[in-house]
Amino acid sequence: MGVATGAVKSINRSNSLPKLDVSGAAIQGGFEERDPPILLPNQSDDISHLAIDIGGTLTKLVYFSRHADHSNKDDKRKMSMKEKLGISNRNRSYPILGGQLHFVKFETQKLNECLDFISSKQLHRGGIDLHDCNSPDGNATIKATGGGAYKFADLFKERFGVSLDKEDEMGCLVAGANFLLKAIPDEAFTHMKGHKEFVQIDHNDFFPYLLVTIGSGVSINKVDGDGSFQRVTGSSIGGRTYLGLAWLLTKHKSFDELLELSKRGDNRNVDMLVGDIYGGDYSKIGLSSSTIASSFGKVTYESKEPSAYKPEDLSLSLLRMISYNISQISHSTARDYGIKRIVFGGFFICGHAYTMDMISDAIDYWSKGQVQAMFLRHEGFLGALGAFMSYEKPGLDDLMGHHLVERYLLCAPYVEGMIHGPPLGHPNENALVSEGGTDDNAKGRGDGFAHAFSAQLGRTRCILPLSSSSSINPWPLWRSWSPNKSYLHSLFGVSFKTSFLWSDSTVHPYKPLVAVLIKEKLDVVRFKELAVDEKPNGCVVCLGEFEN
Ligand SMILES: Nc1ncnc2c1ncn2[C@@H]1O[C@H](COP(=O)(O)OP(=O)(O)O)[C@@H](O)[C@H]1O
Ligand SMILES: CC(C)(COP(=O)(O)O)[C@@H](O)C(=O)NCCC(=O)O
Repeated sequence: MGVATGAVKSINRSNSLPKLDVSGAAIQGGFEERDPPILLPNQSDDISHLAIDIGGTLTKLVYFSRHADHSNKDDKRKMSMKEKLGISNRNRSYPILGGQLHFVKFETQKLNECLDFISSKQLHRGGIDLHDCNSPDGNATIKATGGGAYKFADLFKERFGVSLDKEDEMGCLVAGANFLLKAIPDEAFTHMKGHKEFVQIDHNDFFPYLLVTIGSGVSINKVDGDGSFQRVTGSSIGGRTYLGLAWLLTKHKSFDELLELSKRGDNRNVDMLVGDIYGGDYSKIGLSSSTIASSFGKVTYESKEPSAYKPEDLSLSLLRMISYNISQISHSTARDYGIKRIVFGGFFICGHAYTMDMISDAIDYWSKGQVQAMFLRHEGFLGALGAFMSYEKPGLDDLMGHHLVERYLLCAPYVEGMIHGPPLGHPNENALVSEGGTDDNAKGRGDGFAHAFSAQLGRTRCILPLSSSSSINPWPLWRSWSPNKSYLHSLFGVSFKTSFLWSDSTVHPYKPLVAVLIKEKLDVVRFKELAVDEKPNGCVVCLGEFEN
């Protein structure tokens, strides 16, 4: 294909995958709100994703919807910039920026309610505020995980004519947790003795961690990185154990009711304490008199009828027994692997302060303060979120850097995968590229990219500070950018051998394409050779290739 002339005013992206943009993502609503939506302020593509995690107890949905609030000053600025650029999104004359991730749960036993909800919002068709996003070949799919993705696949086919595209449950749990930890501020927190504190995640020092998911049962994964994890153990004593035994003991079935009951309970009426056995502390081995020596141990010790035990006390005793058991397994596993952080997920936690305090206390006690228990505000949606992220095959780091690339791609009108016309002259690229990023690194990468391109577009000298020792790795950012040869030609005015292109990753799997491009075309100045007053602020691109 040749480089066509003439401005093309809109982008028909029917052949390109809509992308998720998590830059600037933030939780909406107060700190105590349950299952709050996550705002994606910079989402410009129409994504129609619905993902579902059908677990042993609960079915969790994550879906995206547009929001129409453009009162925000920033949004207005971005919109007018895109309008100026003549960029459109699908059939719209300009992209509506922003949207929300929504989180909803249903009882798996009442799956029909979930199906009705999907139907009422047309989520299987892309949502009521979106176009019909079913694939033209009729093979519409919804990403799904959890055991029910297998068990109930036919139900979805019958009701909606869609197939469930099954994603591995453990992979989804880990992907969901990594997404929340890396991309969502005020998501992770500690909870000790009634005190909740949000944790600032250090992206360079977070792995490995242990992910303990307390759903119907318990799964324990050792997480070493994105997509790098191992399910190390599990336990059949989990959330559904609490529901089952609590029902047998108290005749209450509802989880919320059971938690309410436990708030009024006193487990000392049911549990046998160290003090009941020793008459006081057993200090030699560090056990205080109030430590539970044996859960439910008092029941047959006293000559009372079962009916004499109050549901409140039984519910609390059970909650403590299960929480401590899981904490202990988690601690032992963390110790075995030398891990210092345990992230607890699953709906058994359910934002319940007392449960979190028990778990934190137990981890602190067993680890002698060496291991930290952490919780997540979307703790029950890890699997569904992971399935949602799996629409984006390149992975989380790409998503976090993606918007930087995407906005550049927007500069070149793109029709059916072909490039029409030269790159736009100066579409305020610094403002576009540098404005976002969910971390400092992303901003730095964006700045670097902006400098490289402005240098190219303006035919001026390119300033690329180089540091092979920098921890910033541009690879994920560039990897998600896979232009074809024509596009490269239109941008750089030079021809490239196929071997330089992304698809041929065997040639040089870790060499950033942009490094090749820049080396081919531009003057590169070493950062250390610049005079102090010449050094750009915050512009950091680590292209180790140039050091050689
Ligand atoms: N509304 C609820 N109904 C039933 N169980 C709940 C509810 N809220 C929290 N739970 C607890 O959460 C557990 C299910 O957690 P979840 O992470 O959804 O697991 P699963 O994927 O196995 O369904 C239940 O077994 C129960 O202990
Ligand atoms: C089988 C499961 C992965 C299903 O996940 P869930 O629906 O409980 O979230 C989980 O219940 C589990 O890991 N159970 C413990 C099995 C074991 O390792 O003993």
